[in-house]
Amino acid sequence: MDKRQADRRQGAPGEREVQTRTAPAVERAQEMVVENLSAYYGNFKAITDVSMHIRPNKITALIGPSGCGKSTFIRTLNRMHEVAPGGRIEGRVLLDGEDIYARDVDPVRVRRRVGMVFQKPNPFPTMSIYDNVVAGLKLTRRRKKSELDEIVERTLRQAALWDEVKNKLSESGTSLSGGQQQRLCIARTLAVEPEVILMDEPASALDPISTQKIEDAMEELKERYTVVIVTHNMQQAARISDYTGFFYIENMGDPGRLWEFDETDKIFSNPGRKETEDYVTGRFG
Ligand SMILES: Nc1ncnc2c1ncn2[C@@H]1O[C@H](COP(=O)(O)OP(=O)(O)OP(=O)(O)O)[C@@H](O)[C@H]1O
Repeated sequence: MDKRQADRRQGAPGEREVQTRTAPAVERAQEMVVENLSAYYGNFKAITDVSMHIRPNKITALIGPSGCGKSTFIRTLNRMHEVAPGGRIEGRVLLDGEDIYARDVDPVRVRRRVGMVFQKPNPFPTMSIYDNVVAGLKLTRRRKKSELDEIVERTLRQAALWDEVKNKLSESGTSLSGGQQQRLCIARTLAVEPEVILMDEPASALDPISTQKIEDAMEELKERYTVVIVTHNMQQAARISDYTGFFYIENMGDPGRLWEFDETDKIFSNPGRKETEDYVTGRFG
């Protein structure tokens, strides 16, 4: 751990204590295992035969040229893919050993366990910052105000937004900057206590300072969650992720494949396949 990470982990004086006090008692991160997954839109096969082991408490980055199926793949991990017209899969996706596509599994429950943050921040426009964070919780059971207050503070801290909004929690979520809105959406995702967090290009619409804050938040998140991120930003993948999957289409018209999957250091310093090397060194894509 370098000094920057150590400082960040330790937090400001007093802050560490609050984080620990308000943290949920259980460790929630779970592994996901993907076996021979193919995904379709109607008759069109977008990805084929993807197998991947997504480790708990790690950040897994998905990279590759446009159209090779990264977004399609990440959406299969919480059954969002089937919401698209004609969206269906073959293969298996296991969350903590349980097939999320088994017939008796409720997709709504899967999406609570595997939360998703989208490319474009999408806070609920008529709601305050506070209500945005707890929006998903209200659907489950009634909670005391003190309990909600604690969840709001904890998740906003984990999303690296608390200090910027703690004095204006009743203001509209849309009054925030784009980068703050994205961190608000991360807090909203965390509030329902998922086990895995999926992020589809969460920083692509943001300026470098906001991007840095999202990356800082992600470092914190992997302490508690399993994180999967799609990114076009090679430096970002190299900086923040532990494992990297490179998706690629060999011939036009073919479905996308997981071309190479390995520890991020290996993918960026000594990849096993030429196409991976060409991509990470910026020779194409
Ligand atoms: N809703 C949809 N209906 C039909 N085809 C789709 C749909 N969404 C994506 N596709 C197709 O599936 C393939 C994979 O698209 P996908 O968005 O997963 O790729 P990607 O790697 O995430 O691309 P990008 O980096 O540009 O976001 C593409 O050929 C795309 O046109």
